[in-house]
Amino acid sequence: MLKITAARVIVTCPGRNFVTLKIETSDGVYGIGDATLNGRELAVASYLNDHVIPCLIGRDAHQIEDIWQFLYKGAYWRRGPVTMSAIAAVDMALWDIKAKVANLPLYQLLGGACRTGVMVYGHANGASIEETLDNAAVYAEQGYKAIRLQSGVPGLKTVYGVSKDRFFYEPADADLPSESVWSTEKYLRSVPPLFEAARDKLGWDVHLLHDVHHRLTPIEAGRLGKDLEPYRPFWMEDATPAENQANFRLIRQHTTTPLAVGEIFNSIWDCKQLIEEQLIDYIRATVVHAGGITHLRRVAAFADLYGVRTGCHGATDLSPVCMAAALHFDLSIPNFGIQEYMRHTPETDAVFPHAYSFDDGLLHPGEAPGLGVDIDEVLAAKYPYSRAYLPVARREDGSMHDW
Ligand SMILES: O=C(O)[C@@H](O)[C@@H](O)[C@H](O)[C@H](O)CO
Ligand SMILES: [Mg+2]
Repeated sequence: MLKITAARVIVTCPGRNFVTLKIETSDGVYGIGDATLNGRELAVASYLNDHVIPCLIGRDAHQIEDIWQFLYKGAYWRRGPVTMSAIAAVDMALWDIKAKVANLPLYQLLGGACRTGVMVYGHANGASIEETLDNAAVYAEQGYKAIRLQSGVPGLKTVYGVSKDRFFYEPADADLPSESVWSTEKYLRSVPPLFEAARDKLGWDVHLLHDVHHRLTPIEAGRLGKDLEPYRPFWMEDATPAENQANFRLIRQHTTTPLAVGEIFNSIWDCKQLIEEQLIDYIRATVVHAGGITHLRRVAAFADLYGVRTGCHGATDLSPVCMAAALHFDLSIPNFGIQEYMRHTPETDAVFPHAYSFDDGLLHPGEAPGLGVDIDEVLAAKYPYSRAYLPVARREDGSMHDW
């Protein structure tokens, strides 16, 4: 038995907030897990500190599945982003420990590598089509095989996903939610010309992606998908809110543009119908928000039965710990599709030294035992938590919009 002797939550803000769980064991091996829930970080820290850690002490760190089931079923209150992010952090830390004890990089315990590397997509954005495509060209030069395109919308002051910085992009932008104005009509007019210009400038050998950020109704999404078909996008992401999974039937009826959804999902139940009815092509659930490696493997195995591939969320609010876990997962599953990769700032990378590396459009988790990522606690302590919220969107008449 490898006894869990201690566990603690580390909150740090090297440019943005991250919550990390560290679990220690009787023979000195420790593991870490990401528990960051953007804009709601301290809720997960409290769930871990007040309700999960007391139940972990004394348990066998090797019993990953049993501990997962205990935390999921034992709480009585199931699912939800706070609970599932907390369980995910425990799960990641325990896999880290198991792989360190085995002296193997985690992907070896998950069945070994199915591919040489993990294809990632980067974010190109800009205020205008021209600026967006100039930035996209830089990604293409760096070897990226896939690029997400988001551009400013004529007539709208700001658009979510279009950053002020060229390469670093921060979703949580203020200590109280900032508000932006949204117009579906203006947006829908702006995307097809972006993709038309992109194919002219970048050619057809690079995958192009787009994130709608849940802002359309199903029929509007069907129309956008259809308008984009001539430019062969790799996917249209989060086309409409997905609480009602049947919404995607309507989109499917109208377009062959591949559909991706799921960055806010936290369990297999959020995507069961979407997958079973083959209403989507890519599932974007992540290690940190969907119950860890143990649960995400279950989602992926289920998706594989229906020809649905993975496309894990990988924005900057998912820490390098989650990114490392995602890469071991991506490398080892048969139905991997693509991995989102927004680079972290040098401050973040210094707090989380890691073995993963980028080469010619592919990321690789590296060969270090475990997840291959650590936390420098001394450095982390220099960056205290700083409250930050995601923005909200209102329509031109002032009413709240989905985002
Ligand atoms: O696809 C994406 O990366 C976005 O949707 C994210 O920026 C997302 O909004 C943030 O990660 C939310 O925390
Ligand atoms: Mg997204």
